[in-house]
Amino acid sequence: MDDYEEVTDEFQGMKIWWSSSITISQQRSHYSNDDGEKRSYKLTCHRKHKEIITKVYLHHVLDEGKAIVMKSRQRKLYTNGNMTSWNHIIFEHPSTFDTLAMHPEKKKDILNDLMTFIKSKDYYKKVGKSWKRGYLLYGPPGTGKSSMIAAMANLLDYDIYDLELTSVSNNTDLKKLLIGTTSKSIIVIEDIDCSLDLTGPRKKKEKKDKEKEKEKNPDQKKEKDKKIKGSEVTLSGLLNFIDGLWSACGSERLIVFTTNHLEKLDPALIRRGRMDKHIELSYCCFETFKVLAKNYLDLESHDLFSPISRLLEETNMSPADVAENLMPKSSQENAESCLNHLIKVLNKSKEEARLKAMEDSRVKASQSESSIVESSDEESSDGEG
Ligand SMILES: Nc1ncnc2c1ncn2[C@@H]1O[C@H](COP(=O)(O)OP(=O)(O)OP(=O)(O)O)[C@@H](O)[C@H]1O
Repeated sequence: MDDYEEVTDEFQGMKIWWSSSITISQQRSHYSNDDGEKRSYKLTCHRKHKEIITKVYLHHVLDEGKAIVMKSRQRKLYTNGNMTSWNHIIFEHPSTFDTLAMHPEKKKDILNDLMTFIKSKDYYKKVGKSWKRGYLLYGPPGTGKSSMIAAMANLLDYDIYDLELTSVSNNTDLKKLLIGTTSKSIIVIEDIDCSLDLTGPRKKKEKKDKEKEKEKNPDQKKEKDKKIKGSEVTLSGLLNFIDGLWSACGSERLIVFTTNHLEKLDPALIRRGRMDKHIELSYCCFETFKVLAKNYLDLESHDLFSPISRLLEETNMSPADVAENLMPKSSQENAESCLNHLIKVLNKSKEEARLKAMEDSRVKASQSESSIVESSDEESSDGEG
């Protein structure tokens, strides 16, 4: 409201009159920048509405005010720069649920889940749960996990805390960082399988498998170990944060883990209650393609959609790759040439997959042949003895 302005409001059928005024104090402080101006707002209503106005309407006005401030503020993307503090930049990512390519039913389900969450403050209080929700996003690279996190933040007007666990020395520093986060935010731990040494009971059981993996893939394993080595954050430290500390400080927050390898995660970490909703983002299907074609080429239908639909069923291509191939690369390209280009790339990828499958089965056959030879050699040498 401007100074000396009068405004009429309506609430549940009641009329309310607001007026603003300024008084200037004669006794100004020499020690502050206070210019002595005091703004006040006067509310007038019918006497019979006094109770509902003071008990309900004023809370409503304060909540609306906070929501307007949240909407108009600039949102922030925080990263854990040094051990225990956050650096931030302005968060400006264009991804929204409209631009996100995925099956419409799945998208609707996620949107409903998020909208239900933000309206459920009283419900969470009633059932004695802290107002937070965990999401696990999993799927191959380039399927839209990061894009979905940005779309969530844009939808809810939340800040993002991008927590790089490998830069956190230990559980105490993790706690400090988490206490420094604010409400109305999303805490993101990307590639959780590469960020944490999963010291759960499963580890022992899987030790053998891991040793085998090490033998098969020594370079990859060494690189992952080197990254994790600098950090002493443990699985139990992280679980404590999700269950204990996390529950006790702040509210209205989402925590999102992403992974390309769901099978590598300890079940304790992703059980419901911790990660409430598991969302799979997968290779591009026809429904996903239609959203990308609309976004990138402004096309809702085309004769070439039908061969593309067939090819997408026969190949595994990520939405990131499909999007890249749909994008015009010069001013001479039009929608049809982009679709033709995508068809060419899909055919190529299908052929490569066919050749790889043939090579794999050839290797497998020769391996099983040599193991048969080995065992028959052993049998014959046993016989000799
Ligand atoms: N489902 C999608 N909808 C819209 N755009 C997508 C989608 N998936 C990928 N893209 C495009 O591909 C780019 C890379 O996608 P994104 O980073 O979201 O994938 P990701 O699953 O997080 O990958 P990674 O596992 O490698 O981190 C995005 O900037 C976006 O342009």
